[in-house]
Amino acid sequence: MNDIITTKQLTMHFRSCDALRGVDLTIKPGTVFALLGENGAGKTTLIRILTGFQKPTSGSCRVCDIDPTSQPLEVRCKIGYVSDAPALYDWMSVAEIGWFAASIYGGDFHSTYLDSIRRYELPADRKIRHLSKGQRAKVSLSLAIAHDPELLILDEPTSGLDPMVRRDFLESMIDRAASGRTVFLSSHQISEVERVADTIAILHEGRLRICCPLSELKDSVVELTISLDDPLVTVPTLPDPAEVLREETYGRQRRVVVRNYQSDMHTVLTSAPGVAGVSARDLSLEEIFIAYTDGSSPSRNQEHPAKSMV
Ligand SMILES: Nc1ncnc2c1ncn2[C@@H]1O[C@H](COP(=O)(O)OP(=O)(O)OP(=O)(O)O)[C@@H](O)[C@H]1O
Repeated sequence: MNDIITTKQLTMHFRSCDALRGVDLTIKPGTVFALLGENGAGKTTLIRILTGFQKPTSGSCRVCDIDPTSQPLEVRCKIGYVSDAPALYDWMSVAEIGWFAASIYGGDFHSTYLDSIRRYELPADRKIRHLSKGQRAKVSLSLAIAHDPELLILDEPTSGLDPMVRRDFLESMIDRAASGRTVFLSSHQISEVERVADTIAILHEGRLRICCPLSELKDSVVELTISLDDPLVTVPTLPDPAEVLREETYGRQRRVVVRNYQSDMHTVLTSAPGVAGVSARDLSLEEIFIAYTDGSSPSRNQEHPAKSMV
């Protein structure tokens, strides 16, 4: 089956900043994909390009086999999309906005929408402008999923939802993926994402730092605690394919977050002069995210004398 989203060297240059810098991304159908990134990382910009609301400065992309740059309306008919600030017609009621959208999509849209607003216990005759933030979020979600899109793109989908609704909603995303549809989530709620996503991408300052299955990411990153006889001891450089993501020194302890750490490297480290011991621990997704996005990330495969890391 074709990838549901592909981007090639996607770049977005605004006057004051580079929001995206050569993003290459592929997303397989039938997955819950989560895009993580700090404030200003470029997540919304990427979503706006994928949904045809923004033209990239350079590079290309395809969404559901359509180029959103040249066919924005076709893409938007095919996908479901909830932005981080959904724009709804305030003067319509919850029921009216459903009829309105159903007139565009047809099919089972209206009955599915009604089921959804009933499930969310939304007041059908209340005007959108009189709804709470969470109720508006539920209307947006109901509209986005009512035509059963093969791709659902959600920018901060659970903001404004109470914990019970968040949990049910996220679990329903797993069901969607199990039925072959794709869910693209952009979120700051890393612990929530960790429960539902099968693929994770981390965007940092407009660059895609990593994109891989969550289980692979968690299995491949560890934090080493290296105990040194002296803080000035030089720790051997880890060879390829190791990638040092972050390191900190606390007196005679060096903490190094590393991807693709292997057993032969462990032997080299533990037998290095001045190294008293090395222990490794697994990290949560949140800790991995911090390692990838923290400004102190060292460049790959450098010699790391302690004095340079304090
Ligand atoms: N229309 C615009 N004109 C100029 N700069 C913009 C524009 N849109 C976004 N930017 C800048 O591009 C960068 C990326 O913004 P974007 O909204 O994509 O980040 P984000 O990852 O979604 O952040 P957040 O998590 O805070 O929503 C930011 O520095 C932002 O100021």
